[in-house]
Amino acid sequence: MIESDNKNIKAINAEIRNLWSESIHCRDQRQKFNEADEIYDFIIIGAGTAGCVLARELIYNVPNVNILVLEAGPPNTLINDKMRLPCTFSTVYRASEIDWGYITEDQTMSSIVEPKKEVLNKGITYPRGKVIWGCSTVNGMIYIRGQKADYDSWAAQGPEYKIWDYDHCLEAFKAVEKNARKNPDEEFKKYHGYDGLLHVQDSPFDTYEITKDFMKVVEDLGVPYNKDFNGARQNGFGKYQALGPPYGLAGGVAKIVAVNVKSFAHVLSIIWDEERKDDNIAIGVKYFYDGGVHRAFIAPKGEVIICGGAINSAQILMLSGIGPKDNLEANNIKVRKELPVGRNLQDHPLCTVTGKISIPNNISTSQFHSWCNGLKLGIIYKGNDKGKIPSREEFHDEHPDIQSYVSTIVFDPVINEYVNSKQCPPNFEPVTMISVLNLPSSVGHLELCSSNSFMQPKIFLNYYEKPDDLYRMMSSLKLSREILKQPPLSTVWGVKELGFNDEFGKWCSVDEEMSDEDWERYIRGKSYTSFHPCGTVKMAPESQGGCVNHRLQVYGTKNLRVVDASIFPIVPNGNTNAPVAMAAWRASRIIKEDYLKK
Ligand SMILES: Cc1cc2nc3c(=O)[nH]c(=O)nc-3n(C[C@H](O)[C@H](O)[C@H](O)COP(=O)(O)OP(=O)(O)OC[C@H]3O[C@@H](n4cnc5c(N)ncnc54)[C@H](O)[C@@H]3O)c2cc1C
Repeated sequence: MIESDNKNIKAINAEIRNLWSESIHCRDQRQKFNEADEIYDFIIIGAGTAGCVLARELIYNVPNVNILVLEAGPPNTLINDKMRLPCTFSTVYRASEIDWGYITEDQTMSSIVEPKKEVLNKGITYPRGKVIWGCSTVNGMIYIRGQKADYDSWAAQGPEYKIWDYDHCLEAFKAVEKNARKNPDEEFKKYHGYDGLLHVQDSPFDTYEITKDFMKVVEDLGVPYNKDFNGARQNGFGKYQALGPPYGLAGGVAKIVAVNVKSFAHVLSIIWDEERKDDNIAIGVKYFYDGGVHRAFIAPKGEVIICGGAINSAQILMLSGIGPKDNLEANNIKVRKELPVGRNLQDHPLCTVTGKISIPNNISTSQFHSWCNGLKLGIIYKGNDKGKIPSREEFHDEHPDIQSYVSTIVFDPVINEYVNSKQCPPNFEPVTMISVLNLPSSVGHLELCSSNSFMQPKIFLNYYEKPDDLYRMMSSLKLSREILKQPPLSTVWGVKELGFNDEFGKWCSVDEEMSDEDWERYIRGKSYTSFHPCGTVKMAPESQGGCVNHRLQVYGTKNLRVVDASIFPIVPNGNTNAPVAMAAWRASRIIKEDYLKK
């Protein structure tokens, strides 16, 4: 019995050895990999929100095409363990292997309150996802997509821009959304989709006691209730819906075989047709992969589509000779087409008031952590441009510009250091009121500082360059302080603010009072990004500072488009993930139309 078993094992071993040697033999006979053979109908640079939605929509809607998606970062499986934990987003985006690690420039400017004085906006870390799904892998999951007026203003740039008006964008928002709200009413159904890539949901948990108390306070202050921030009106307080990344790229295996997704593939520049160099015809891309430089080319009807996000798409264009002449020449880059690439950097600045719960309760803020990063309650209203606490009229104004939310994530660097230190007791319960300037007037810009594509561009945010930005932020922070002082937050929970006049910070120049000058120092010293850069490759007529036209084609080039947050002419009055997915969906329809016409 044992002998026959041994014989069988020997026979199997011999067979496996034969198969193995046969495979080696075959391998020798295989054709050598030839770079020029790497030809695709579409080459997509960047597998972020836009790149994933676009690849998915093109492969499903354009017959018989193949697509290459090049992503500089790793597969998202690398951080799956962290991503799936509650409230980890603030640690995930700090993980260096999946973040570009950008830092913005220090900027000195004239004080708004005391114009004779100089003030400093200190450089900040500027997280950007470097991973499959890009920033949507690391984002805070808040689902607010902006107002009708935002998209109508995109469309107002000329008759051909009508394809970006609210009605067209709403069609796309609905197409990319898979909303899980139970028993939606007819009004809700008008604004939401149920079969798209972005999973959107309400909290699966009951409203926490402390959230109810926050809601009571803001209602008493005169803020109206809003049951759908993405519905007909945006202002008011209410509970956020949360969103997931675009799951679609990984699904639909049968189709996906025609999409080649390469991670760890860093695109260096566009390859141009040098025989017809005056026409700026994109024919492929050069990228760094597996220790060497590779090239991939497009088929005759093909296109290169840059989806690198608001910082990197602008950088890739500039490295390829498309951008501001002075900046390119200063970096020894041949100018192919002069365009204001990188100029229109818009973002939502954020600043916070932090508090502490001093009467522990069996239902306390630690429970916020269990869903959606604790960001369950939103308060949206119009900021006061004189810096006063907003009035009832401003709460009811249907053109709000401030988004404020309640969280347990501590953005204040001094308090955050304490929270993460050994001195911090385990029952320390922080609560943060986060104010976001949703319609800022100040605009920043990017500049190349090298022709090396691995060096980050210089990022100038210009936060609070314009007075109304500073005063509106001031008005929101004053309101946050007021909210924390109100019962039952102050009585039942013993909420106390931190960091104004204590061991975490002394900002009040006179007693407990904050003068406008104190507020300006506080705001400039503590502001951070709410992670929504956009606009650096603006979609607009070329005469009005545009870099791409209404069909997202780069002016003065052929076969080259940009599809991501960088094309937004104006930052939406909401968060940016869904607008990016929406823009990618709309772009896929435009690209399909053009492709089928060729
Ligand atoms: C920490 C954080 C929290 C956020 N929270 C929210 C939120 O709560 N709600 C919300 O709506 N939005 C949120 N956002 C914003 C939202 O996620 C982004 O606006 C959106 O994902 C941007 O999509 P994109 O396609 O334009 O760019 P990205 O998602 O940044 O995708 C660009 C991709 O291109 C890749 N790439 C770049 N350069 C190259 C190159 N040279 N070669 C190859 N690949 C390259 C990048 O690695 C990246 O994967 C958050 C963002 C961050 C960072």
